[in-house]
Amino acid sequence: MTTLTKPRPGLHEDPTRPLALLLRDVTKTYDGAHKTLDHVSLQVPRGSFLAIMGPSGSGKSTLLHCAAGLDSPDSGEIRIGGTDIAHLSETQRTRSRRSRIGFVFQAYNLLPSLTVEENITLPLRLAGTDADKQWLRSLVDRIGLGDLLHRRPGGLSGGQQQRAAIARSLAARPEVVFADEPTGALDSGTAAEVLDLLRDLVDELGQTVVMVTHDPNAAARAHATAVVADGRIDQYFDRPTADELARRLTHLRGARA
Ligand SMILES: Nc1ncnc2c1ncn2[C@@H]1O[C@H](COP(=O)(O)OP(=O)(O)OP(=O)(O)O)[C@@H](O)[C@H]1O
Repeated sequence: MTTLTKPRPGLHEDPTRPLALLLRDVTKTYDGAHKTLDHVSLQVPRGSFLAIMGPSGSGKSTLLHCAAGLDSPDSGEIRIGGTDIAHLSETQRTRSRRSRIGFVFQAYNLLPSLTVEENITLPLRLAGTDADKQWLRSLVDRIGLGDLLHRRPGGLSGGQQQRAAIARSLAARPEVVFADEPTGALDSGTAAEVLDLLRDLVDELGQTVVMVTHDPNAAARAHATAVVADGRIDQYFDRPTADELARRLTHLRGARA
């Protein structure tokens, strides 16, 4: 079991716990006045599962997009496995994203014309890297997709599609998987299965997962939760219960009303 260290002033790095993701003083402004991200610092050790929660409009998606190199911050440092991606050119960032980052979306984002197998290996083809067949085989077996490889996404349940999307996110053995509301379109039973799978991939494979969610029950499956409010880290919870998180969010929503 991994333990997350809380962000400390100065973000002192523990050399025995390599960081998969580090954000230091990240600021992002869209309209030139209001800071969507206001000096956000965060550290995510390799092999840990961090949830990000917060009221609507608090900056969660912007944080995820900057951390994943989909968007660039105005200032600050963002390191994925030691490489600062905040100051790369657009082309370099795209290349880095393809090899170092996996994505899981609420709407699965599988290509309907491709089979499950073709969807899973698409990131490798885009990155121009050879498939590690042994890794892919073990991944497909672990995620339980063996019987579905030649099917197309349209014929699969939501849970099956999300499992295929999770396999796709891991195909290139990324440093970090970013999941944006991965259970938002699923019923509660299927959502619990998908969250169990993500948690198992962290605990068994040492994968690092950062997940944005509105659901305190989903966040409680992570090792820790960063609550964002008004573009800042409001509070950091180590192994919170769903009730603790729900109470904090209710408080924040009340404070904004
Ligand atoms: N591309 C953009 N252009 C202009 N403003 C933006 C852009 N993206 C986000 N914002 C603004 O930044 C703020 C934070 O948005 P963001 O989507 O990050 O919040 P969120 O916490 O993910 O919200 P939600 O939970 O509703 O998805 C909002 O005020 C939003 O309008």
